[in-house]
Amino acid sequence: MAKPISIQVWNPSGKYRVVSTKSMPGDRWIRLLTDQDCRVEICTEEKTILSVDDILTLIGDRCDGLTEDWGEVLFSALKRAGGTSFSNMAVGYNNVDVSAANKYGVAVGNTPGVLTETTAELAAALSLTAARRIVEADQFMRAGLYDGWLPHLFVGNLLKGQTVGVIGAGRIGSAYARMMIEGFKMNLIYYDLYQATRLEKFVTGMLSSPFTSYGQFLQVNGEQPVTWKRAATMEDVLREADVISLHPVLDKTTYHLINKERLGIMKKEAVLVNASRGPVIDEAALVEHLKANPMFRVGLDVFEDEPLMKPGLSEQKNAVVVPHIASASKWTREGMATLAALNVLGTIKGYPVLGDPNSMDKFLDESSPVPAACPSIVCKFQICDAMQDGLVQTADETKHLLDLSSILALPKGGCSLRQFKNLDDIELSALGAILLLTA
Ligand SMILES: NC(=O)c1ccc[n+]([C@@H]2O[C@H](COP(=O)([O-])OP(=O)(O)OC[C@H]3O[C@@H](n4cnc5c(N)ncnc54)[C@H](O)[C@@H]3O)[C@@H](O)[C@H]2O)c1
Ligand SMILES: O=C(O)[C@H](O)CO
Repeated sequence: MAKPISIQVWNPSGKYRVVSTKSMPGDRWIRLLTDQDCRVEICTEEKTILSVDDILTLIGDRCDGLTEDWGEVLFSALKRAGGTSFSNMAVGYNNVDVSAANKYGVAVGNTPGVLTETTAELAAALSLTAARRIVEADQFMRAGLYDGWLPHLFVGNLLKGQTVGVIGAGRIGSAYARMMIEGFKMNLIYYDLYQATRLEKFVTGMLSSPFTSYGQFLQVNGEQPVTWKRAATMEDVLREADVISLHPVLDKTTYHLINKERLGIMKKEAVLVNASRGPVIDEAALVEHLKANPMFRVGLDVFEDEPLMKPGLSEQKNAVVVPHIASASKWTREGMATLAALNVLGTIKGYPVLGDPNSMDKFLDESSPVPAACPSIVCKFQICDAMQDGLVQTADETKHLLDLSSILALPKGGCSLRQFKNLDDIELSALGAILLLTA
């Protein structure tokens, strides 16, 4: 007999049953569900990570939608309970086996856009904290060791005029790059599979008014304009940058992206920041690199074996470590909860997906009615399936369009694939049946 799980219930007589495996910030997300005749059950178990058995118990024999780590066992259980909808309370969904969800006809939601600035700000904070040895200095003061100003005390790295490197210049990577350029007049080098056109325009822009870019603003004011470069290889970023921040998705191409060899390419006094996913760095190799290079510094929000750190990391003074808090601002976390709830609600109600992954404002503005839509539903088509359905023409186009694709609930009879090069070209379809690229 499975151990009972403690839960808090809202709107007990609701027609739909939505289960959240964690309490989430704010209460707007609850009201949005209960207002639409949902019974909401919130798990109030003390432990942070629930076991599969815990979640199977939570699902029970009737459930319409949910949030948590997910694979074959849980999606099949959700399906058996009549469930059709799941949402991550996160923009990253590497913890979700989307193919398993597809197999059981369960839509998978995520929460893009609402975390962008919050996460980028934490990455910028880690960059500064590591570069200027803030944690070491704080511990020195608290230990009562300060006995007067010294020329060499906690000397760190100046950022102004140096080069900031971004690997993964998507929403968060581009927001971080802008902060470091605007805030510290750093020059940019970035590496991504796709061109970051909006970011490049921000730095240099077109001459359409007195100055439409930050570079021109500086020049007009007699300062050295900042420069930018799209690196041909990741190694170019590692070689040239003084501060490097990692913002790619975690997939098979980015697993251990930063390994022993690539750490060896970086400057001996570089700062490396990771607020993406822990496994993007070979953490055991990083520990050895930190031991051998005391002037090399890291700022880490995520870890390869979360919630654990690799042996030796916590002893390294040239490492700043925080527990996956990059999205932890009140506005962002309440917004993530709202978007996750609206993904689940929208799928249950059969709403189309009208969210632009770069702008969720319409769902987050409490002063206006919530659109009858899902903010962001992700789905990885099997390319052959899409081609069989006549949705796409060639494998190459498919690869580009489907790698980072989100798809909307397709109305009966499927839809014709509209080919978009970037989010500027997206015209949101009233039918909601478009294939949406996330930049
Ligand atoms: N630490 C946190 O709390 C936190 C918060 C938010 C997001 N994240 C992580 O950050 C990731 C990025 O979020 P986002 O909203 O910016 O996503 P995004 O999709 O806008 O950007 C990801 C970028 O990575 C690039 N990319 C993919 N594979 C690559 C590769 N092999 N080499 C170089 N670039 C590659 C993509 O082209 C894209 O531009 C999320 O997937 C998530 O894992 C972490
Ligand atoms: O992917 C994300 O959104 C974060 O890791 C959650 O804070």
